[in-house]
Amino acid sequence: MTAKDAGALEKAAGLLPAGTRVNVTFLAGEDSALRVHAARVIRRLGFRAVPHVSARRLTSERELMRYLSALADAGAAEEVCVVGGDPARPAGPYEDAPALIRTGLLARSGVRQVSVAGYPEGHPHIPPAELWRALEDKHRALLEQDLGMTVITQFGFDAAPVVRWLGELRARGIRSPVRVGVPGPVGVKRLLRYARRFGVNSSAGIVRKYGISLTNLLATAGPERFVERLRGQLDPARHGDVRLHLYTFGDLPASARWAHEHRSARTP
Ligand SMILES: NC(=O)C1=CN([C@@H]2O[C@H](COP(=O)(O)OP(=O)(O)OC[C@H]3O[C@@H](n4cnc5c(N)ncnc54)[C@H](O)[C@@H]3O)[C@@H](O)[C@H]2O)C=CC1
Ligand SMILES: Nc1nc(=O)c2c([nH]1)NC[C@@H]1CN(c3ccc(C(=O)N[C@@H](CCC(=O)O)C(=O)O)cc3)CN21
Repeated sequence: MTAKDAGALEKAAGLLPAGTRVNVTFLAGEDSALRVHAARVIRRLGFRAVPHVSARRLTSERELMRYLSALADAGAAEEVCVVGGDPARPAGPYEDAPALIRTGLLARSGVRQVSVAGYPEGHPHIPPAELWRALEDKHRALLEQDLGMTVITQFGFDAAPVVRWLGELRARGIRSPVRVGVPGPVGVKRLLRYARRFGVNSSAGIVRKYGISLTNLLATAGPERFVERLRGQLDPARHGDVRLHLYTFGDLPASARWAHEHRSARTP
């Protein structure tokens, strides 16, 4: 969710089990006070807040420390998600997520668990070898600081690359839990707009398989087919702890309803 979605979360809270992790974005044009407020609401409702920190969007160490201490005051600093950030140039001292993690400032502010991004289909501007190196750096640095790591993946429309990527992740010795990012049900037009913006493969054949009809852009598309295929190809012994992360993309109630309706009896 974004910080603006706190009210929507309050209304949808009954659909989600206690302890559900709820991530709060760190995008351009947002207000940190509002992000902290959202984290507070998440905690009050009995969920676990996972506020994001975008390395390149931070203008100073002071900004980071203020944000982390405000989160700690809200009881929401235990778990954060650190991403690089889309700006072409860092706005301040942190070049990328590994650099921010290496400062050690997270652990000192009470953080215990850090989510980082994973890219089963690669990234439009970052070569795969660089993505793997960064992921291994982050894994090593977090381990050294005795912090837990979770990987949240970029969303996509094809389950096959996710399964292959999970195989490679485990082959590289990374056993951290993975939350496979999927969009909650949203309008097809909006979904394709986000895919284009983030460089997510949305070729006609692949989106059709996902359940999108390009002749009906007014329709809504959810991740059920993707999730079914993923489930069918996962081997817990080989792929480890794998769950879902829903990107709400402006319609939190739809994601909450989807989670409520599709939650399997097996996963708490
Ligand atoms: N999956 C997701 O939820 C999200 C993905 N992203 C974007 O994906 C990109 C990579 O993020 P992380 O995996 O956290 O990277 P990272 O910070 O761990 O860095 C991975 C590698 O890519 C380089 N890098 C990072 N940001 C870059 C950028 N904007 N342009 C060019 N090179 C960059 C780094 O120097 C490093 O070598 C960022 O632009 C990030 O904002 C952002 C937010 C969410
Ligand atoms: N490269 C990259 N950069 C990102 O910023 C990014 C990704 N990838 N992958 C997915 C995540 C999730 N992101 C988002 C983006 C927007 C909303 C959102 O709710 N946005 C709007 C409303 C929706 C609309 O009208 O388009 C908002 O209220 O700000 C949520 C998650 C951004 N993310």
